[in-house]
Amino acid sequence: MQIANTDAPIIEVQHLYKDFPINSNAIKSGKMRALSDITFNLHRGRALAVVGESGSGKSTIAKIIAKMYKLSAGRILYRGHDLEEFNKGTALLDYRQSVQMVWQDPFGSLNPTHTIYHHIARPLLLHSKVIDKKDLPEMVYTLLEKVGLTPAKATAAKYPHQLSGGQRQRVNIARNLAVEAQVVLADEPTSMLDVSIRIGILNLMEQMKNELGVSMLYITHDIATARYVAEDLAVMYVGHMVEWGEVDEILHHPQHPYTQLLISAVPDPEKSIHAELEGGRRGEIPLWTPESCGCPFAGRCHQAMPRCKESLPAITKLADNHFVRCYLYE
Ligand SMILES: Nc1ncnc2c1ncn2[C@@H]1O[C@H](COP(=O)(O)OP(=O)(O)OP(=O)(O)O)[C@@H](O)[C@H]1O
Repeated sequence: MQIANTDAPIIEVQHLYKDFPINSNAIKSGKMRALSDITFNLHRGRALAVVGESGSGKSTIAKIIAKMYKLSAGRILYRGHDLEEFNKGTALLDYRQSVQMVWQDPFGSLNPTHTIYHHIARPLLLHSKVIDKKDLPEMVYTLLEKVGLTPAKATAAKYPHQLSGGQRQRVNIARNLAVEAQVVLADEPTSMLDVSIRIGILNLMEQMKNELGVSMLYITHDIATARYVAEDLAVMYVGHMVEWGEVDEILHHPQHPYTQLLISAVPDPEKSIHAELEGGRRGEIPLWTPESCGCPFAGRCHQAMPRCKESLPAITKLADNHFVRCYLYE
């Protein structure tokens, strides 16, 4: 993805593919293709929102960047170096420190047997952020204050179950701050939180990005929240980027029929889209395989033409920072 930014990208994702094995006699290769030709850059102090329905491949992108999954084809660069260079020893430790994830379930990533103090102190020690150990308590309390967990000393003494969901997500963000993360991969960070506290977490992420220059991948199925956090937006459908570019441009002038459907379904994109599916007005979400061809949205698209089912449309540049893959614009 081309982003109007002069800084060199921190992360470059180039023509990324990911296949998963499946047990099916009906499918020649026995593989499903979770990601097809994904390309984008992440820049310092800038966020890219990746939006799409469940199963569109959003989390798989984050997990590959976080080195939890191996890619099937393509390349990812971190500060100009191939991810393969960060496979062991201090290189891997440094990469894991710099590239952090924030998960959907804020409880899942906290250890119920340890205090909040432990959760913040541990990464500080592990990544040698503490020169003199007597400074450790103050460093922990400062981080807790930074993420709005006050009074810090009392919060530090608590266990994860004694905090609310929003507070637990703040602890996770404090851990990212502790290790001075350069890249944060936030996978639906607010979807398990009450609506009333979501905005606080989004604001905190915005602050990390603006004040510390963190580069962010913000994964969500809710296109409406993209503009709270992100400058750039990629709309995914069945493992493909169908439209991408500057967030406001896409939200105001959505061009791909799938993006238009997502925006029309706000405030509850998943529910409304599935209601349309159940109403039988649109085809099923396809299982994509390496043998599949055409536009993945063709079966659900009101404007589909015969060629949409035959080959994938090329990328069309609509504006400086607005791209689409759709025959309507070729
Ligand atoms: N470890 C795995 N093994 C096999 N298939 C997988 C694995 N992880 C993901 N998939 C498949 O890859 C596709 C993309 O999944 P992914 O979790 O990336 O989608 P998503 O857009 O993040 O969905 P959600 O919003 O539900 O998290 C899905 O069809 C999923 O079933």
